Amino acid sequence: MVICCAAPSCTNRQGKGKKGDVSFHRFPLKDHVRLSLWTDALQRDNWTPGPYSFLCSDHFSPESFVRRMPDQTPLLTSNAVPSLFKNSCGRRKRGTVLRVSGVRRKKKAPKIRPVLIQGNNSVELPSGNICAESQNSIIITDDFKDAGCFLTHDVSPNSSSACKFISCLHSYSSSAKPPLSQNGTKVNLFSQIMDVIKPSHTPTSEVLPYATSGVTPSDDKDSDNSHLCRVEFSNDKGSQIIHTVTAQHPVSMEDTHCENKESSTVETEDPSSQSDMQICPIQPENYSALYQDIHSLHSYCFQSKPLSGRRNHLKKKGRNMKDRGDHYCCTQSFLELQSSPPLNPVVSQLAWMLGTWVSEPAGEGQFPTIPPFRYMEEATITHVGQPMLNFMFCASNAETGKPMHRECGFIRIKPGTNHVAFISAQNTGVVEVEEGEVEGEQLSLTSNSVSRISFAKEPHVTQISRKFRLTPEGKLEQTVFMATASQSLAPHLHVTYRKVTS
Ligand code: HEM
Repeated sequence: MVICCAAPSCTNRQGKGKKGDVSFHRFPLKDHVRLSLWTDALQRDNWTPGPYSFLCSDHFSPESFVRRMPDQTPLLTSNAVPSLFKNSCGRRKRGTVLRVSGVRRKKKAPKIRPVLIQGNNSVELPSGNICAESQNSIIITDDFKDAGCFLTHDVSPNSSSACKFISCLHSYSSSAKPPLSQNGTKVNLFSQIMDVIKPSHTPTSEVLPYATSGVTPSDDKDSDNSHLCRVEFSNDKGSQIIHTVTAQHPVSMEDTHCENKESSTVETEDPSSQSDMQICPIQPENYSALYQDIHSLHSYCFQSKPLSGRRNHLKKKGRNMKDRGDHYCCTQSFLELQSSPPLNPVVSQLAWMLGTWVSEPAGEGQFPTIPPFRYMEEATITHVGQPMLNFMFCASNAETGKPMHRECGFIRIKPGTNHVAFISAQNTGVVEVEEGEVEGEQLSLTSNSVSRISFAKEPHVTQISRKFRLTPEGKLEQTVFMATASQSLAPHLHVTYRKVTS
């Protein structure tokens, strides 16, 4: 089965384009509230999603994804709702083909011819403008009464990949290199467009734009249209693709510059006042973290193989090995993906720990000998039906996203007791065993063995004590104390995680 994106405007499918550009996500069929939000956002008539319906990552804002390590598959947050869609005027029907001499050929995208108009005046644009990939130019007119529609994310009919969108988001990060400012042509073009779009507004660097999509003029007929502009792409067949942009609030050139066209089409009106808009606000809180977040999204572009694809691949791999009479090696991922075996009753007392958990808020670190720090962490605790849990904790710098401490291992329980062993290997070169007891939804552990590689960094940790607890709000909490060769037992970590898997 080829996995296709169910969005009407989207032609993304598995295997198309650069591997990993796009990831595909199943509809939340079991979560009726969220499912209806998804289908509402999709606006697909007479269509109901099924177990094999997918939406691609192009339709989700960066905030919809769980912050993960570059080598991990993209994961939507438990409340993610798609918000990025081309509007109807940019829609291409999926699978449109032409039959030429009995041979099925893909319809060639019409060549886009540049045009730019403002009211009665036209603004001359250089070729190869905002979106370097297409030869588009733009028509901007202040006549909003003509048919048209709003579009912000994807002005270019050719531009649909997650990568381009993610790159474009860098324009919102103060630490990103301003691509337009390095290219006179683009700046000039952008200035022209912005001059047209916001004739009565002074640029300010404090206001970040809201990116929106999917609003038609009729949705907005009561609003002040004085600064609404229309962006048109004419193709060589004479037909036009029309996008309308608005700029009712100040928009900073600095803030909106962009490699792609999205920057030129900026909706800055208070999003809450426009119910029909699908809005993805970008907060100016922490630019450098924002930059990292945006940048880390590119990791999703290398993880396109959807679960079912991997599952088939792994199944096939297992079958081949069996057929050849090889030792049948069941990798953890193979077993996890092949089926969901029931939790082994031996570890049922630890079931509350299972899931993928993401630190929220950021974890806090300290020790008498080091300055306090904040960190993000993803904790994945799984099982494959064996009498143990498998865990993987991946920490990263809360500001930069840079990977930091990692540990993985197993949590075992002495059958018939509440005696638990926690076996951990850490990227610092430490291997340790902690033991303790699970009582209700709390697990307290103390190390009985700590060892390390010969060249581990000093000071060496000599003792580790930690506690896991499920809070009344359903969050997982981890507290770690440690002692080193030079310091007695003292708090090192405290973190609370939100569960991101159901
Ligand atoms: C059980 C797991 C961990 C152990 C045993 C451990 C152990 C240690 C030790 C022995 C030190 C040196 C302290 C000193 O210089 O006196 C240290 C420092 C530090 N740890 Fe951890 N740590 C653990 C988990 C983490 C985690 C999850 C993070 C999160 C990012 C983290 C971040 C740091 C930082 C930032 C420092 C100070 C800078 C450095 O020495 O690298 N540690 N840790």
